[in-house]
Amino acid sequence: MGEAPAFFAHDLKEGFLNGFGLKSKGCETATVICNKTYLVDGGCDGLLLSFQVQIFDHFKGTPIKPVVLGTIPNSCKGHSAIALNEDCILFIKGGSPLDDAFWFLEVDTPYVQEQRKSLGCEVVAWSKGVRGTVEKPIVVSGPSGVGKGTLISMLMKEFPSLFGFSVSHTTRSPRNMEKDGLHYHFTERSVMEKDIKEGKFLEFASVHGNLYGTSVEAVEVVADAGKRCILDIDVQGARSVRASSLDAIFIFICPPSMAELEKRLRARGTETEEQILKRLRNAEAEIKEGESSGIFDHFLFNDNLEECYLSLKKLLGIDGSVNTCTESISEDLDLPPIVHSVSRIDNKIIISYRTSDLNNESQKMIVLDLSSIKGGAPGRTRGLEAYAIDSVTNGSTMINQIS
Ligand SMILES: Nc1ncnc2c1ncn2[C@@H]1O[C@H](COP(=O)(O)OP(=O)(O)OP(=O)(O)O)[C@@H](O)[C@H]1O
Ligand SMILES: Nc1nc2c(ncn2[C@@H]2O[C@H](COP(=O)(O)O)[C@@H](O)[C@H]2O)c(=O)[nH]1
Repeated sequence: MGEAPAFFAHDLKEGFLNGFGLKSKGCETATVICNKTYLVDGGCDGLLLSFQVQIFDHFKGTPIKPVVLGTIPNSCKGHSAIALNEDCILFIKGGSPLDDAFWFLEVDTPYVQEQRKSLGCEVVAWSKGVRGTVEKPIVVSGPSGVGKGTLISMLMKEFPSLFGFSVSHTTRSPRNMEKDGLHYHFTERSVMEKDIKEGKFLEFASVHGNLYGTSVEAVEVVADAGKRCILDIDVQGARSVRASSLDAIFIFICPPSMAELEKRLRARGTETEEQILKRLRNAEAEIKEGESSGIFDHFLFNDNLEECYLSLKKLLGIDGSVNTCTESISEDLDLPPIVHSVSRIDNKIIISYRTSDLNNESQKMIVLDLSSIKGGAPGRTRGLEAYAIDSVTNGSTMINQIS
Protein backbone atom coordinates (compact mmCIF):
# COMPACT_ATOMS: atom_id res chain seq x y z
CA MET A 1 0.00 0.00 0.00
CA GLY A 2 0.91 3.65 0.03
CA GLU A 3 4.02 5.26 1.43
CA ALA A 4 4.16 8.10 3.87
CA PRO A 5 4.38 11.37 2.05
CA ALA A 6 7.28 13.66 2.76
CA PHE A 7 6.67 16.98 4.51
CA PHE A 8 4.60 19.39 2.54
CA ALA A 9 6.47 22.53 1.86
CA HIS A 10 3.45 24.76 2.29
CA ASP A 11 2.76 23.43 5.82
CA LEU A 12 6.04 24.66 7.17
CA LYS A 13 5.71 28.39 6.95
CA GLU A 14 7.01 28.95 10.48
CA GLY A 15 10.11 26.87 9.99
CA PHE A 16 10.92 23.68 11.81
CA LEU A 17 13.73 21.99 13.59
CA ASN A 18 14.90 19.55 11.01
CA GLY A 19 17.16 17.70 13.43
CA PHE A 20 20.11 17.67 11.05
CA GLY A 21 21.91 20.69 12.34
CA LEU A 22 20.72 22.54 9.27
CA LYS A 23 19.21 25.95 9.70
CA SER A 24 15.70 25.72 8.35
CA LYS A 25 13.34 28.51 7.41
CA GLY A 26 10.70 25.92 6.66
CA CYS A 27 9.31 25.14 3.24
CA GLU A 28 11.54 22.12 2.75
CA THR A 29 10.55 18.64 1.87
CA ALA A 30 12.64 16.01 3.63
CA THR A 31 12.62 12.59 1.98
CA VAL A 32 14.44 9.63 3.50
CA ILE A 33 15.96 7.05 1.17
CA CYS A 34 18.16 4.36 2.76
CA ASN A 35 20.62 6.13 5.04
CA LYS A 36 20.18 9.56 3.54
CA THR A 37 17.70 12.39 3.90
CA TYR A 38 17.21 14.68 0.92
CA LEU A 39 16.21 18.18 1.91
CA VAL A 40 14.90 20.18 -0.99
CA ASP A 41 14.78 23.94 -0.84
CA GLY A 42 14.73 25.76 2.46
CA GLY A 43 15.22 29.08 0.71
CA CYS A 44 11.65 30.18 1.33
CA ASP A 45 10.76 33.59 2.66
CA GLY A 46 7.07 33.06 2.24
CA LEU A 47 7.68 33.69 -1.44
CA LEU A 48 9.01 31.30 -4.03
CA LEU A 49 10.94 28.09 -3.42
CA SER A 50 14.07 27.57 -5.41
CA PHE A 51 14.63 23.79 -5.29
CA GLN A 52 18.08 23.68 -3.74
CA VAL A 53 19.17 20.22 -2.62
CA GLN A 54 21.04 19.23 0.54
CA ILE A 55 21.76 15.68 1.61
CA PHE A 56 22.07 14.54 5.18
CA ASP A 57 24.04 11.31 5.50
CA HIS A 58 22.80 9.55 8.65
CA PHE A 59 26.13 7.75 9.20
CA LYS A 60 28.49 10.62 8.52
CA GLY A 61 26.28 13.06 10.41
CA THR A 62 27.08 16.00 8.18
CA PRO A 63 25.11 17.86 5.55
CA ILE A 64 26.42 17.57 1.99
CA LYS A 65 25.82 19.91 -0.93
CA PRO A 66 25.74 17.64 -3.99
CA VAL A 67 26.60 18.51 -7.57
CA VAL A 68 23.20 19.03 -9.16
CA LEU A 69 22.86 17.93 -12.81
CA GLY A 70 20.03 18.64 -15.25
CA THR A 71 17.79 21.67 -15.39
CA ILE A 72 16.63 22.72 -11.93
CA PRO A 73 12.84 23.24 -11.68
CA ASN A 74 11.65 26.83 -11.66
CA SER A 75 10.59 28.23 -8.30
CA CYS A 76 7.09 27.69 -7.01
CA LYS A 77 5.14 28.43 -3.84
CA GLY A 78 4.90 24.90 -2.48
CA HIS A 79 5.75 21.37 -3.36
CA SER A 80 5.43 17.84 -2.06
CA ALA A 81 7.80 14.92 -2.46
CA ILE A 82 7.57 11.16 -2.40
CA ALA A 83 10.31 8.53 -2.68
CA LEU A 84 10.20 6.08 -5.59
CA ASN A 85 12.18 2.84 -5.79
CA GLU A 86 15.03 3.92 -3.50
CA ASP A 87 16.77 5.78 -6.32
CA CYS A 88 14.50 8.66 -7.16
CA ILE A 89 12.16 11.22 -5.59
CA LEU A 90 9.07 12.56 -7.31
CA PHE A 91 8.28 16.24 -6.69
CA ILE A 92 4.88 17.77 -7.32
CA LYS A 93 4.89 21.52 -7.75
CA GLY A 94 1.71 23.04 -6.40
CA GLY A 95 -0.01 25.65 -8.53
CA SER A 96 2.18 24.94 -11.55
CA PRO A 97 0.89 24.13 -15.04
CA LEU A 98 0.70 20.39 -15.66
CA ASP A 99 3.61 20.49 -18.09
CA ASP A 100 5.82 21.80 -15.29
CA ALA A 101 4.24 20.11 -12.26
CA PHE A 102 6.06 16.77 -12.05
CA TRP A 103 9.82 16.51 -11.51
CA PHE A 104 12.07 13.60 -10.66
CA LEU A 105 15.21 13.98 -8.55
CA GLU A 106 17.40 10.98 -9.33
CA VAL A 107 19.58 10.18 -6.34
CA ASP A 108 20.96 6.72 -7.08
CA THR A 109 19.96 5.70 -10.62
CA PRO A 110 22.62 4.11 -12.87
CA TYR A 111 23.21 7.55 -14.48
CA VAL A 112 23.75 9.18 -11.08
CA GLN A 113 26.02 6.34 -9.94
CA GLU A 114 28.13 6.76 -13.08
CA GLN A 115 28.35 10.55 -12.66
CA ARG A 116 29.21 10.13 -8.96
CA LYS A 117 32.10 7.87 -9.97
CA SER A 118 33.38 10.20 -12.68
CA LEU A 119 33.00 13.45 -10.70
CA GLY A 120 34.18 11.86 -7.42
CA CYS A 121 31.51 13.51 -5.29
CA GLU A 122 27.85 13.26 -4.32
CA VAL A 123 25.60 13.85 -7.35
CA VAL A 124 21.86 14.20 -7.91
CA ALA A 125 20.11 14.81 -11.25
CA TRP A 126 16.80 16.51 -12.08
CA SER A 127 14.59 15.20 -14.83
CA LYS A 128 11.24 16.74 -15.70
CA GLY A 129 8.23 14.46 -16.15
CA VAL A 130 6.74 14.83 -19.62
CA ARG A 131 3.19 13.57 -20.20
CA GLY A 132 2.09 11.54 -23.21
CA THR A 133 3.69 9.11 -25.55
CA VAL A 134 6.54 10.91 -27.30
CA GLU A 135 8.69 8.34 -29.05
CA LYS A 136 12.35 7.56 -28.39
CA PRO A 137 14.98 10.08 -29.50
CA ILE A 138 16.73 9.30 -32.81
CA VAL A 139 20.52 9.30 -33.16
CA VAL A 140 21.73 9.78 -36.75
CA SER A 141 25.39 9.09 -37.55
CA GLY A 142 27.52 8.59 -40.61
CA PRO A 143 30.59 10.05 -42.29
CA SER A 144 30.84 13.74 -43.04
CA GLY A 145 29.11 14.61 -46.32
CA VAL A 146 26.90 11.49 -46.48
CA GLY A 147 23.72 13.59 -46.17
CA LYS A 148 22.71 13.35 -42.49
CA GLY A 149 21.93 17.05 -42.22
CA THR A 150 20.03 17.02 -45.52
CA LEU A 151 17.82 14.09 -44.45
CA ILE A 152 17.18 15.61 -41.00
CA SER A 153 16.23 18.96 -42.57
CA MET A 154 13.75 17.21 -44.87
CA LEU A 155 12.20 15.44 -41.89
CA MET A 156 11.94 18.61 -39.82
CA LYS A 157 10.45 20.53 -42.75
CA GLU A 158 7.78 17.92 -43.46
CA PHE A 159 6.98 17.22 -39.79
CA PRO A 160 7.76 20.39 -37.85
CA SER A 161 5.48 19.48 -34.96
CA LEU A 162 6.81 15.93 -34.53
CA PHE A 163 10.56 16.38 -34.53
CA GLY A 164 12.97 18.74 -32.81
CA PHE A 165 16.70 19.02 -33.48
CA SER A 166 19.19 18.69 -30.65
CA VAL A 167 21.42 21.74 -31.17
CA SER A 168 24.98 20.64 -30.43
CA HIS A 169 27.87 22.71 -29.11
CA THR A 170 31.00 22.96 -31.22
CA THR A 171 34.33 24.74 -31.15
CA ARG A 172 34.51 24.93 -34.96
CA SER A 173 33.82 28.25 -36.68
CA PRO A 174 30.39 28.88 -38.19
CA ARG A 175 29.94 28.40 -41.93
CA ASN A 176 28.43 31.24 -43.98
CA MET A 177 24.76 30.37 -43.54
CA GLU A 178 25.01 28.88 -40.06
CA LYS A 179 23.30 30.63 -37.16
CA ASP A 180 24.39 30.40 -33.53
CA GLY A 181 21.76 28.61 -31.46
CA LEU A 182 20.03 27.17 -34.53
CA HIS A 183 22.62 25.00 -36.29
CA TYR A 184 25.08 24.84 -33.39
CA HIS A 185 25.95 26.64 -30.20
CA PHE A 186 29.34 27.95 -31.33
CA THR A 187 31.55 28.10 -28.29
CA GLU A 188 35.07 28.57 -26.93
CA ARG A 189 37.00 25.38 -26.15
CA SER A 190 37.75 26.50 -22.57
CA VAL A 191 34.05 27.19 -21.88
CA MET A 192 32.99 23.87 -23.35
CA GLU A 193 35.68 21.96 -21.43
CA LYS A 194 34.51 23.57 -18.19
CA ASP A 195 30.88 22.65 -18.90
CA ILE A 196 31.93 19.08 -19.74
CA LYS A 197 33.74 18.82 -16.38
CA GLU A 198 30.60 20.04 -14.65
CA GLY A 199 28.57 17.21 -16.18
CA LYS A 200 26.48 19.39 -18.50
CA PHE A 201 27.04 17.17 -21.54
CA LEU A 202 25.30 13.96 -22.44
CA GLU A 203 28.19 13.15 -24.79
CA PHE A 204 31.12 14.89 -26.46
CA ALA A 205 33.90 13.97 -28.87
CA SER A 206 36.82 15.41 -30.76
CA VAL A 207 35.74 15.26 -34.42
CA HIS A 208 37.96 16.34 -37.36
CA GLY A 209 40.06 18.41 -34.92
CA ASN A 210 37.22 20.24 -33.16
CA LEU A 211 35.21 19.52 -30.04
CA TYR A 212 31.52 18.67 -30.51
CA GLY A 213 28.97 17.73 -27.87
CA THR A 214 25.32 17.32 -26.98
CA SER A 215 24.34 19.15 -23.82
CA VAL A 216 21.71 17.61 -21.56
CA GLU A 217 19.76 20.84 -22.00
CA ALA A 218 19.71 20.48 -25.81
CA VAL A 219 17.84 17.20 -25.46
CA GLU A 220 15.59 18.48 -22.67
CA VAL A 221 14.44 21.53 -24.67
CA VAL A 222 13.11 19.26 -27.43
CA ALA A 223 11.36 16.90 -25.00
CA ASP A 224 9.78 19.89 -23.26
CA ALA A 225 8.30 20.99 -26.57
CA GLY A 226 6.65 17.55 -26.72
CA LYS A 227 8.72 16.60 -29.79
CA ARG A 228 10.85 13.64 -30.75
CA CYS A 229 14.50 14.59 -30.48
CA ILE A 230 16.94 14.04 -33.38
CA LEU A 231 20.69 14.01 -32.70
CA ASP A 232 23.18 14.38 -35.58
CA ILE A 233 26.41 13.11 -34.02
CA ASP A 234 29.52 11.15 -34.97
CA VAL A 235 30.13 7.47 -34.15
CA GLN A 236 32.10 8.21 -30.95
CA GLY A 237 29.17 10.30 -29.72
CA ALA A 238 26.72 7.57 -30.69
CA ARG A 239 28.76 5.08 -28.66
CA SER A 240 28.55 7.35 -25.59
CA VAL A 241 24.81 7.86 -26.00
CA ARG A 242 24.36 4.10 -26.39
CA ALA A 243 26.11 3.66 -23.04
CA SER A 244 24.01 6.38 -21.40
CA SER A 245 20.50 6.10 -20.04
CA LEU A 246 19.02 7.95 -23.04
CA ASP A 247 16.90 5.25 -24.61
CA ALA A 248 17.23 6.07 -28.32
CA ILE A 249 17.19 4.43 -31.73
CA PHE A 250 20.46 4.54 -33.66
CA ILE A 251 20.61 4.98 -37.43
CA PHE A 252 23.79 4.90 -39.52
CA ILE A 253 23.77 6.53 -42.96
CA CYS A 254 26.15 4.95 -45.49
CA PRO A 255 27.43 6.55 -48.72
CA PRO A 256 27.14 4.65 -52.02
CA SER A 257 30.94 4.92 -52.44
CA MET A 258 33.95 6.87 -51.19
CA ALA A 259 34.16 8.60 -54.58
CA GLU A 260 30.57 9.84 -54.24
CA LEU A 261 31.24 10.96 -50.66
CA GLU A 262 34.22 13.01 -51.85
CA LYS A 263 32.12 14.49 -54.65
CA ARG A 264 29.42 15.60 -52.17
CA LEU A 265 31.92 17.09 -49.73
CA ARG A 266 33.61 19.05 -52.53
CA ALA A 267 30.29 20.15 -54.03
CA ARG A 268 29.13 21.43 -50.64
CA GLY A 269 32.07 23.81 -50.70
CA THR A 270 32.17 24.44 -46.96
CA GLU A 271 35.61 22.98 -46.14
CA THR A 272 39.17 23.75 -47.20
CA GLU A 273 41.09 21.15 -49.21
CA GLU A 274 42.97 20.12 -46.06
CA GLN A 275 39.74 19.68 -44.10
CA ILE A 276 38.13 17.69 -46.92
CA LEU A 277 41.06 15.27 -46.94
CA LYS A 278 40.92 14.93 -43.17
CA ARG A 279 37.15 14.24 -43.25
CA LEU A 280 37.62 11.63 -46.00
CA ARG A 281 40.35 9.85 -44.02
CA ASN A 282 38.13 9.81 -40.94
CA ALA A 283 35.16 8.60 -43.03
CA GLU A 284 36.79 5.24 -43.76
CA ALA A 285 37.34 4.55 -40.07
CA GLU A 286 33.85 5.77 -39.18
CA ILE A 287 32.17 3.53 -41.74
CA LYS A 288 34.16 0.51 -40.51
CA GLU A 289 33.29 1.26 -36.91
CA GLY A 290 29.67 2.06 -37.70
CA GLU A 291 29.22 -1.27 -39.44
CA SER A 292 31.07 -3.46 -36.97
CA SER A 293 30.48 -1.90 -33.56
CA GLY A 294 26.96 -3.12 -32.89
CA ILE A 295 25.94 0.41 -31.87
CA PHE A 296 23.45 0.92 -34.68
CA ASP A 297 19.97 -0.55 -35.00
CA HIS A 298 19.46 0.47 -38.64
CA PHE A 299 21.59 1.21 -41.73
CA LEU A 300 20.36 3.34 -44.62
CA PHE A 301 22.15 3.86 -47.95
CA ASN A 302 21.94 7.40 -49.16
CA ASP A 303 22.39 6.92 -52.89
CA ASN A 304 19.21 8.43 -54.27
CA LEU A 305 18.14 11.10 -51.78
CA GLU A 306 14.37 10.73 -52.24
CA GLU A 307 14.55 6.94 -51.87
CA CYS A 308 16.69 7.22 -48.76
CA TYR A 309 14.30 9.76 -47.25
CA LEU A 310 11.36 7.44 -47.91
CA SER A 311 13.22 4.57 -46.20
CA LEU A 312 13.90 6.82 -43.22
CA LYS A 313 10.23 7.74 -42.96
CA LYS A 314 9.24 4.06 -43.22
CA LEU A 315 11.66 3.20 -40.47
CA LEU A 316 10.14 5.87 -38.25
CA GLY A 317 6.58 4.81 -39.07
CA ILE A 318 5.69 8.13 -40.71
CA ASP A 319 5.46 7.11 -44.33
CA GLY A 320 1.70 7.52 -44.32
CA SER A 321 0.82 4.08 -42.96
CA VAL A 322 1.25 4.68 -39.23
CA ASN A 323 1.80 7.87 -37.36
CA THR A 324 3.48 7.12 -34.09
CA CYS A 325 3.72 10.57 -32.61
CA THR A 326 0.32 12.12 -32.85
CA GLU A 327 -1.37 11.15 -29.62
CA SER A 328 -2.56 14.37 -28.15
CA ILE A 329 -2.43 15.09 -24.46
CA SER A 330 -5.69 16.09 -22.91
CA GLU A 331 -5.32 19.33 -21.01
CA ASP A 332 -8.63 19.10 -19.22
CA LEU A 333 -7.12 18.40 -15.79
CA ASP A 334 -7.06 20.92 -12.96
CA LEU A 335 -3.62 21.99 -11.80
CA PRO A 336 -2.48 20.44 -8.54
CA PRO A 337 -2.93 23.30 -6.07
CA ILE A 338 -0.30 24.44 -3.55
CA VAL A 339 -2.09 22.61 -0.73
CA HIS A 340 -2.32 18.95 -1.56
CA SER A 341 -1.32 15.58 -0.19
CA VAL A 342 0.36 12.75 -2.01
CA SER A 343 0.48 9.00 -1.58
CA ARG A 344 1.41 5.99 -3.63
CA ILE A 345 -0.19 2.70 -4.60
CA ASP A 346 2.14 0.57 -6.71
CA ASN A 347 2.88 2.61 -9.83
CA LYS A 348 0.16 5.17 -9.18
CA ILE A 349 0.68 8.43 -7.33
CA ILE A 350 -2.46 9.96 -5.89
CA ILE A 351 -2.50 13.72 -5.45
CA SER A 352 -5.51 14.78 -3.41
CA TYR A 353 -6.80 18.19 -2.51
CA ARG A 354 -9.92 20.02 -1.46
CA THR A 355 -11.86 22.59 -3.39
CA SER A 356 -14.84 24.56 -2.25
CA ASP A 357 -17.44 26.87 -3.69
CA LEU A 358 -20.47 28.51 -2.04
CA ASN A 359 -22.39 25.28 -1.46
CA ASN A 360 -19.94 22.47 -1.50
CA GLU A 361 -16.61 21.33 -0.35
CA SER A 362 -15.24 18.57 -2.47
CA GLN A 363 -12.29 16.26 -2.49
CA LYS A 364 -10.50 15.90 -5.78
CA MET A 365 -7.75 13.67 -7.00
CA ILE A 366 -5.26 13.52 -9.80
CA VAL A 367 -3.77 10.10 -10.43
CA LEU A 368 -0.31 10.01 -11.93
CA ASP A 369 0.41 6.67 -13.56
CA LEU A 370 4.13 5.90 -13.64
CA SER A 371 3.85 2.44 -15.20
CA SER A 372 4.85 3.59 -18.72
CA ILE A 373 7.60 6.03 -17.87
CA LYS A 374 10.76 5.95 -19.99
CA GLY A 375 14.00 7.86 -20.11
CA GLY A 376 15.04 9.98 -17.17
CA ALA A 377 18.19 11.98 -16.46
CA PRO A 378 19.99 13.02 -18.55
CA GLY A 379 16.97 14.34 -20.43
CA ARG A 380 13.37 14.01 -19.47
CA THR A 381 11.23 11.29 -17.95
CA ARG A 382 8.68 10.61 -20.66
CA GLY A 383 5.38 8.74 -20.75
CA LEU A 384 3.67 10.07 -17.60
CA GLU A 385 -0.07 9.54 -17.65
CA ALA A 386 -2.27 11.78 -15.50
CA TYR A 387 -6.02 11.65 -15.04
CA ALA A 388 -8.58 13.05 -12.64
CA ILE A 389 -10.89 11.13 -10.38
CA ASP A 390 -14.20 12.90 -10.02
CA SER A 391 -14.87 14.92 -6.95
CA VAL A 392 -16.70 13.64 -3.90
CA THR A 393 -18.95 16.13 -2.18
CA ASN A 394 -18.67 17.01 1.49
CA GLY A 395 -16.32 14.38 2.74
CA SER A 396 -13.21 12.38 2.15
CA THR A 397 -14.63 8.94 1.44
CA MET A 398 -12.77 8.62 -1.82
CA ILE A 399 -9.43 9.34 -0.22
CA ASN A 400 -10.10 6.83 2.55
CA GLN A 401 -11.04 4.16 0.06
CA ILE A 402 -7.77 4.63 -1.76
CA SER A 403 -5.22 5.19 0.95
N1 LIG B 1 21.62 11.42 -51.96
C1 LIG B 1 22.34 12.50 -52.28
N2 LIG B 1 22.77 12.65 -53.54
C2 LIG B 1 23.51 13.72 -53.89
N3 LIG B 1 23.87 14.70 -53.04
C3 LIG B 1 23.47 14.59 -51.77
C4 LIG B 1 22.69 13.49 -51.33
N4 LIG B 1 22.44 13.67 -50.01
C5 LIG B 1 23.03 14.81 -49.63
N5 LIG B 1 23.65 15.38 -50.70
C6 LIG B 1 24.46 16.60 -50.71
O1 LIG B 1 25.70 16.27 -50.11
C7 LIG B 1 26.23 17.37 -49.37
C8 LIG B 1 26.51 16.91 -47.95
O2 LIG B 1 25.29 16.67 -47.28
P1 LIG B 1 25.08 17.04 -45.77
O3 LIG B 1 25.63 18.38 -45.51
O4 LIG B 1 23.66 16.79 -45.46
O5 LIG B 1 26.03 15.94 -45.12
P2 LIG B 1 26.28 15.60 -43.58
O6 LIG B 1 26.32 14.13 -43.47
O7 LIG B 1 25.31 16.32 -42.73
O8 LIG B 1 27.73 16.20 -43.39
P3 LIG B 1 28.46 16.68 -42.01
O9 LIG B 1 28.60 15.50 -41.15
O10 LIG B 1 29.78 17.19 -42.52
O11 LIG B 1 27.64 17.76 -41.42
C9 LIG B 1 25.19 18.46 -49.45
O12 LIG B 1 25.60 19.42 -50.44
C10 LIG B 1 23.92 17.76 -49.89
O13 LIG B 1 23.08 18.58 -50.66
N1 LIG C 1 29.89 13.50 -31.02
C1 LIG C 1 29.27 14.52 -31.60
N2 LIG C 1 29.39 14.72 -32.92
C2 LIG C 1 28.73 15.74 -33.49
C3 LIG C 1 27.93 16.61 -32.73
N3 LIG C 1 27.42 17.54 -33.57
C4 LIG C 1 27.85 17.24 -34.79
N4 LIG C 1 28.64 16.16 -34.75
C5 LIG C 1 29.32 15.49 -35.85
O1 LIG C 1 30.44 16.22 -36.26
C6 LIG C 1 30.71 15.95 -37.61
C7 LIG C 1 31.05 17.21 -38.33
O2 LIG C 1 29.98 18.10 -38.35
P1 LIG C 1 30.08 19.47 -39.18
O3 LIG C 1 28.82 20.20 -38.87
O4 LIG C 1 31.32 20.18 -38.73
O5 LIG C 1 30.16 19.07 -40.62
C8 LIG C 1 29.47 15.25 -38.17
O6 LIG C 1 29.78 13.87 -38.31
C9 LIG C 1 28.46 15.41 -37.09
O7 LIG C 1 27.57 14.32 -37.02
C10 LIG C 1 27.83 16.37 -31.35
O8 LIG C 1 27.14 17.08 -30.58
N5 LIG C 1 28.50 15.34 -30.83
